[in-house]
Amino acid sequence: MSKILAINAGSSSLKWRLIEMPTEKVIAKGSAERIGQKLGKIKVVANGEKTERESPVPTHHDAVEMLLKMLTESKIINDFSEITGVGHRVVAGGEIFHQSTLIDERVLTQIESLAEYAPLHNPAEAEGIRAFMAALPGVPEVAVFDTSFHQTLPAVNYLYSIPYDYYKQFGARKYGAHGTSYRYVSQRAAELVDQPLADLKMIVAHLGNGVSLDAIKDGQSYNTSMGFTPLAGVTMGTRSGDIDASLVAFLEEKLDLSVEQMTDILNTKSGLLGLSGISSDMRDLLAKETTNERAKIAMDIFIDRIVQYIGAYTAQLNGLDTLVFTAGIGENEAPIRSRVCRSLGYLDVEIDENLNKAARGTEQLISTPQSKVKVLVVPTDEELMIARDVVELGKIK
Ligand SMILES: Nc1ncnc2c1ncn2[C@@H]1O[C@H](COP(=O)(O)OP(=O)(O)O)[C@@H](O)[C@H]1O
Ligand SMILES: CC(=O)OP(=O)(O)O
Ligand SMILES: [Mg+2]
Repeated sequence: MSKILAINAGSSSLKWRLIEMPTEKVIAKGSAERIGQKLGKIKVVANGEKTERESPVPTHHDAVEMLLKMLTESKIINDFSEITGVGHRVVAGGEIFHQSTLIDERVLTQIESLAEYAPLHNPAEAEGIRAFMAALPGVPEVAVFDTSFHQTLPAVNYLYSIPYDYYKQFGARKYGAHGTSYRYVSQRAAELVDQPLADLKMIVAHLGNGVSLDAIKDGQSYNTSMGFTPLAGVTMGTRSGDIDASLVAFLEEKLDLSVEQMTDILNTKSGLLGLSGISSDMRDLLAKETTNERAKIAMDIFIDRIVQYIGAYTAQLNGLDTLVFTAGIGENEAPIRSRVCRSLGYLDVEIDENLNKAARGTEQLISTPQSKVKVLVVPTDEELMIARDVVELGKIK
């Protein structure tokens, strides 16, 4: 038996799980949520006990420090030597990494060099890796890339309509993200509807702080809404999603901003936060939707962009069999799922509101028997996929 620690650094959270392998039994798990927001939350489930406390978590660095301290202090482990392998989610692998890889100093430097490919993620993830390498010297550490699952995108979907040389020279193309989540969720959804994944035309909506959609054809990623970086696609917690590229230069000039400043605004001050002026967190907006006009418009736009992508991907797939909701919002917020599905009547999508309300962080078919499309909630499990890759690459028994 071995103990694998899986670390999943998202843009607003750091989730972790200590998993016994090969049994895949969860020994302990936890998260730091709302990183960078005024009120953070720390959750831990260990030794049969669940604890939750509010505490600001200013940065991912702080979250990693807290985790390292807590693992031994709360007796989840007696000593770091008990951990046999550590896996880290890394969002961008660019043109360098096409699959999960064992980490050494060279790999870590390459992950750091991909900062521009995922500015909210790769730098924080690299920092986390460095902290764990220092705390657990000699333990195999594995990087699991979000972009790996999207290696199957056809050129028609990964190329931008810009001079072809820029792709050849600089790797300027779509890479997508959330691939580890899509890998798990698509397989699990196929099991739940009891059909081979390869036979299903499937769209997965990963609705977290980062939001993206994936069109899955022949069991593989066919198109995905994030782009060169996770800034593209639909409206997110703090990211704009798709906008006219000319607006970037226009606003830079009007506001006398550098390219870096403008990129930062699009990544960290836009999306639900920028539109509402209230919060990037869907829980806060749902609480204010009926009383605050800007919370309402932010949510209307959020829903609308998702509906647009589902329409576009249904066209590309030439039909739709299965629609799956996952991640923080997709797993927990019935009103959002309901609003998305109500806009899909033209596809004969019909959900059972009672089933929809019952699905809160649980696996659930939420469509009616009459619905032409099966609609499911499948909680994502990036950590399990990470742990499996650590065992395989670390040659851990
Ligand atoms: N019960 C819940 N737990 C966590 N997040 C939730 C919950 N309900 C709604 N959400 C929303 O999910 C989003 C965070 O999603 P998550 O997938 O954890 O983010 P990240 O992109 O950091 O991985 C936030 O907008 C939050 O409001
Ligand atoms: C790529 C991305 O946005 O990930 P997350 O949703 O975990 O922040
Ligand atoms: Mg996430």
